[in-house]
Amino acid sequence: MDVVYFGVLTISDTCYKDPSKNLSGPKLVRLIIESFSNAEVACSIAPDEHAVIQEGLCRWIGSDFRVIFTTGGTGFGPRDVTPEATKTLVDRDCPHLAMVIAQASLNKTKFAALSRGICGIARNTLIINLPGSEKAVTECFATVRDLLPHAIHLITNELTLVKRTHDEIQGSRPDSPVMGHVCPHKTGNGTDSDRNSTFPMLPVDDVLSLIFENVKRCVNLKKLLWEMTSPVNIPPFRASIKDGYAMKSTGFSGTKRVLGCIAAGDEPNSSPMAEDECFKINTGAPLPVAADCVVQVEDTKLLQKDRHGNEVLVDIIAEPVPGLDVRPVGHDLSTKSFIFPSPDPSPVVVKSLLASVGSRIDVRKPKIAIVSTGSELMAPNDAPVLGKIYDSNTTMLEELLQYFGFECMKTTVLSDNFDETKDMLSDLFEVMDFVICSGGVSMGDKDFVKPVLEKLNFELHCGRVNMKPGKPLTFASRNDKYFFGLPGNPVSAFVTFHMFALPAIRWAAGWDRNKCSLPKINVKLMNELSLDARPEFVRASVISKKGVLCARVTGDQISSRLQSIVGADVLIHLPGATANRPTARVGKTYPASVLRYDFISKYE
Ligand SMILES: Nc1nc2c(c(=O)[nH]1)N[C@H]1C(S)=C(S)[C@@H](COP(=O)(O)OP(=O)(O)OC[C@H]3O[C@@H](n4cnc5c(N)ncnc54)[C@H](O)[C@@H]3O)O[C@H]1N2
Ligand code: MOO
Ligand SMILES: [Mg+2]
Repeated sequence: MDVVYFGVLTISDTCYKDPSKNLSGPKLVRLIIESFSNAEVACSIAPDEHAVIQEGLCRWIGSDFRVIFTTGGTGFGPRDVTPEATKTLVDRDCPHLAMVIAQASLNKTKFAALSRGICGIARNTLIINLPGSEKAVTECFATVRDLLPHAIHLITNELTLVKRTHDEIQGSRPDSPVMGHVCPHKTGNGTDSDRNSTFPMLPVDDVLSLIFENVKRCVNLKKLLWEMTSPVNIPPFRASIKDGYAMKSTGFSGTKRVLGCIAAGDEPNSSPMAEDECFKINTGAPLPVAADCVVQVEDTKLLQKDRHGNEVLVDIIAEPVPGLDVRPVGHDLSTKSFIFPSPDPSPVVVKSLLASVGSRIDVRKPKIAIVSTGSELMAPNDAPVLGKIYDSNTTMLEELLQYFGFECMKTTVLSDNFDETKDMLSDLFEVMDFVICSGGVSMGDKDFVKPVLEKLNFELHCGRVNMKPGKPLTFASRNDKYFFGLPGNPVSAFVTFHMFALPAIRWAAGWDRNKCSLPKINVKLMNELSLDARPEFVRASVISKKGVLCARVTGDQISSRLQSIVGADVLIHLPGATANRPTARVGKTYPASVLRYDFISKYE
C-alpha cells in the first residue's frame, strides 16, 4: 500500500521556544493518522518569521508531500504572517477551500472572522493554513477531511492515483465500513483497458445549475401574467356580505318597513328609501343605491307579513353602522391593480384568477413527449411473454406530468435499436420542446441513448450524477430542445423525474427558480440505515407525531422495486457514507423533498 505523505508545520514563537506548548500540531498529526491508514506525517515548528516559515514549507513542497497543514500565525497580530509566507509559494489559489473552512468555523464562533488563513497549491502539494488553537484545528480538519482524497487526485491528475486514493486512503482500511467509495470526479476513457464511463459523476446541485443555465423559458410569465392588471372591479357593485336587510345607517334600529327583496343577480335598485325603510337582501346582491349598510337576518325579528306571505315590517335589533356587512366596489380587486400580488404559476391559481376578471389566456406550456426504451417492454394490457416485462415507466411519467399540471403530447415505446431511437428522437424534436426518455443510458452495449444524442448533435451536459438511485441520468440540449435520459430502473426514473426533469419543465414554463424544485422539509428518521457511497434519495412515509414530522422508509430501496414509491411522501436526502459516518441514525434530522400535496400519511 503506497504511503501518502502529509506535513504539519506549527507556526508560533511560543511553541518554537517551548515545544511542550505545541498542542495543535500533535493534534493534527493524530487526526491525520486516525483518518488515513496509509498516511505518514512529518511535523516541524517554525517561529512567526516569514523566511523561516517559507523554509519549512519548501522542505516539503514538490517532494512526495501531498498536503501540508500549517497551524498558527493566521491572526491579526503584528507577527502573524503565515498567510503572507504561504501566498508567495503557491502557484494556484484555492479560495473555496479556505471559504469552506471559514464558513464552518464561523458557524462555531464569529471570532473565526479574525483568522486570515489561505489555501493554495504549490507544485503538487496542497497547503492549508489553519488557526493556532487545538479546538480550531480539530473543527477545521473535520471540515476538509473528506475533500482531501479527491483534492490529491485532482492535483496529481493521475487516474491510477484516483483509484489508489480511493482504495487506499478512503475505502480499504480494514476497520472501515465504507468499501467502494465513489469519486465524483472519476471518469474513464471508455477503452478496452479502461471501461469506466467517460462522463464525470456530477453532484446533484451542479446538474441543477446546468439545467437552469441551459434551459430557456418558452414563455415570459412576467409580461404575460404577473404584470397584468385587472380590467374590472371585484365586486363591480357594492355587494351585501350577509343575508339580511339593507338600510340607511342614519335610521338607527327599530321597526322598519320592507320595500322589497333584492337577490344576487338583480340590477342595483335605485328607488328612494326613507330611514325607517329597508330592502330584504341576499349575500352577493347589489346594495340599493340609497342604502349604506346591511343588518344580518339573525339580528332582526319579523313583525308582519302580508296575505301573500311577503314581509312587511321587521324589527332591527342591532345598531346599523355605515358600511356594516357591505363589500365596497373593487374591495377584493380594483381595476388597474395587479391581478397576481405575487408570481404563482399554479394552473389552479392562474386560471381561476383570470376567470374572476373575465379573462382567459392560454399560457404556452412546454410540449413534452415520453419515450420508453427497452426491447423487453410489453404494454400493460399485453398477454405475458417469456423474457418480457410490463412497461411501468410510460404510465408513471405520464401521470407525473399530469399531477404537476403539465401535458404529455405523445408517448412512444422503442426497442433497443440505434436507428429506431435516432429516427424517433429526430421526429419528436421536430415538434417537442422536451423528450423525457427512460432506459438505455448506462453502460450496456444496447444502451444507445447517449450515442444517438451525439449523432443528433445534442450537447450532453450531464451523463452521470452522484446520487442513488439515478446515477446514469443524462441531460442534453440542442438549441431550444431538451432531452432527459432517465435511468430505466423504475425508481431511478421516478426520483430523477422529480429531481431534474420537473424543475427543468417548470423553469421552461416560466416558474421562479426557487419554486422549480420540490419543496423541502426536515424529517426525523425512524429507521437506522447504512449509508451508500453515493448520496441517496430514500423514499419514505411521513408520520406527524404530535406535530414532529417523522419519516419511515418504504421497505427495500433497490431501484428496480417500484413498490418503494407506495406511500412515499418524501425523498429523504441522505449524505454519502464516509469512514466516520457509515450510517444514518434513528432520530437524526435530514432534509427531505416533498413528493405530494397530501404528504402526511399518518397522525399519531
Ligand atoms: N456496468 C454498469 N451497469 C450499470 C450501471 C453502471 O454504472 N455500470 N448503472 C446501473 C444503474 S445505477 C442503473 S439505474 C441502470 C440504468 O440503466 P439504463 O438507464 O441503461 O436502463 P436499462 O438498462 O434500459 O434498464 C434498466 C432496468 O430497468 C428496467 N426498465 C427499463 N425500462 C423500463 C420500463 N419502461 N418499465 C419497467 N422497467 C423498465 C429494465 O428492464 C432493466 O431491468 O443501469 C445499471 N447498470
Ligand atoms: O442509479 Mo441506479 O438508479 O442506482 O439503480
Ligand atoms: Mg442499461
